[in-house]
Amino acid sequence: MEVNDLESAWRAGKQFGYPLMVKSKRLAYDGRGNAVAKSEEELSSAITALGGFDRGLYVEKWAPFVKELAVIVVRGRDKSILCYPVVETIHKENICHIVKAPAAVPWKISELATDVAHKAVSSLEGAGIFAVELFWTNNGQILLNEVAPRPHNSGHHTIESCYTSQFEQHMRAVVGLPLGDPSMKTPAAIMYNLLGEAEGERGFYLAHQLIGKALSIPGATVHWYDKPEMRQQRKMGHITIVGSSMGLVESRLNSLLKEDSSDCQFKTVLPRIGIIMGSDSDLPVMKDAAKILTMFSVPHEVRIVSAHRTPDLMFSYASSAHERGIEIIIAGAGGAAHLPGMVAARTPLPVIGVPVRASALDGLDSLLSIVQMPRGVPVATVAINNATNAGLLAVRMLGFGDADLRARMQQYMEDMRDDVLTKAEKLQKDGWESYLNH
Ligand SMILES: Nc1cncn1[C@@H]1O[C@H](COP(=O)(O)O)[C@@H](O)[C@H]1O
Repeated sequence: MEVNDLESAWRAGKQFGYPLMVKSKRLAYDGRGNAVAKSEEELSSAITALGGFDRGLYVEKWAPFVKELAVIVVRGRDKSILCYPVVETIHKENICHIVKAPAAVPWKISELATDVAHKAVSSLEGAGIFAVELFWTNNGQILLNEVAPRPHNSGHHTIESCYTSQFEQHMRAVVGLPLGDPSMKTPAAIMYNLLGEAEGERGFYLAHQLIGKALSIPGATVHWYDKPEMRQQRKMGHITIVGSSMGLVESRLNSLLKEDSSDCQFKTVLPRIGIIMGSDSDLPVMKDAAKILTMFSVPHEVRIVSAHRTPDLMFSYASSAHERGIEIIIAGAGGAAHLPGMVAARTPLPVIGVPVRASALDGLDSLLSIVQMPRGVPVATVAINNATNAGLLAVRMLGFGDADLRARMQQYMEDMRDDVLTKAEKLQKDGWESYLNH
């Protein structure tokens, strides 16, 4: 609501309730030109701090957001519209600090955010890039916050993470070329704004220290804007880190920002496969999955998680595995082997179940407990005690997006064939009795 004097501002406060967001009509960007007022008293001081009513002010109801989201939208001269993946923007003191792509939000929220952004840009005129900023509120709504008709900070990650960057896309749109593919070519990206930490030389020194560290981070690209003057909180550049999962790029950013980070921390290798088992008594079987993954150089972790003895741990492991960058879970258990199924019920990741032969019933109990899953919750079950196959199946699954792993799997199969052929030749040459006796 537009406000012209204190009276109308107070009226707005009564109508919307506090806190309120007070915004200046002009020169409001990067934390400038807006202020939060938590009470009537704060409203007067916020108005004064923004330079009074002469600059043109309006107040907005505070949006109780869970996350701030943004969608880069492009519209061509022919009015065709494409949307980039929804990102999460994290602000510090009203300045964009970090952008995570894609945003970790439920699929329905991401669909809704894209729809709102699409509709917002459809209602406007012009060709080129539009950045649509949104709030995801605690009651599951998506509120439109702002539309910036230009390439935007929330889209800088697209330079490294999307098939067509927002800048190339803008040029394509305004000159009337076909629009490019806005989808991500890397599973995850994080963009960190290099804000001035101090005035003048000291600020340049601090920024360059961080840049120096960033250069040794795998997947990181530094952008320095070469602005002549360094000021506190001024956007001086940004660093984008791309990688195979949000967990990985976040951990790389964290090690970059740590004061005492040394080079080796940057090379953090996150496990891609989680091998879990109901008891340490399963380890002699489950170690075979780990052996295969080590042979294929696939980073993995090995944990004891019991569905019955440590149900809370099982729940938290299964709920968070995908956020930590785990891509596949191999779960082994014996007896009433509920671990693979219960984990599959809680994670969106593929789960491979290994029935472990426990002391009674020869493993048939484990096999049936794992394989007879209800419709809707799949577990890929391998043969009793065959953790080797669980490891190999996991490698094949990863090979879908990894040509190197696929080639190594092909080599493994050829080696296996040669091994059998060598044995067959020996059997044929020596005869079965001699073969058995040596
Ligand atoms: N089903 C189950 C739940 N928690 C452990 N188990 C399984 O029980 C078997 C026997 O475990 P323990 O040797 O610790 O008694 C192991 O195969 C283990 O996976």
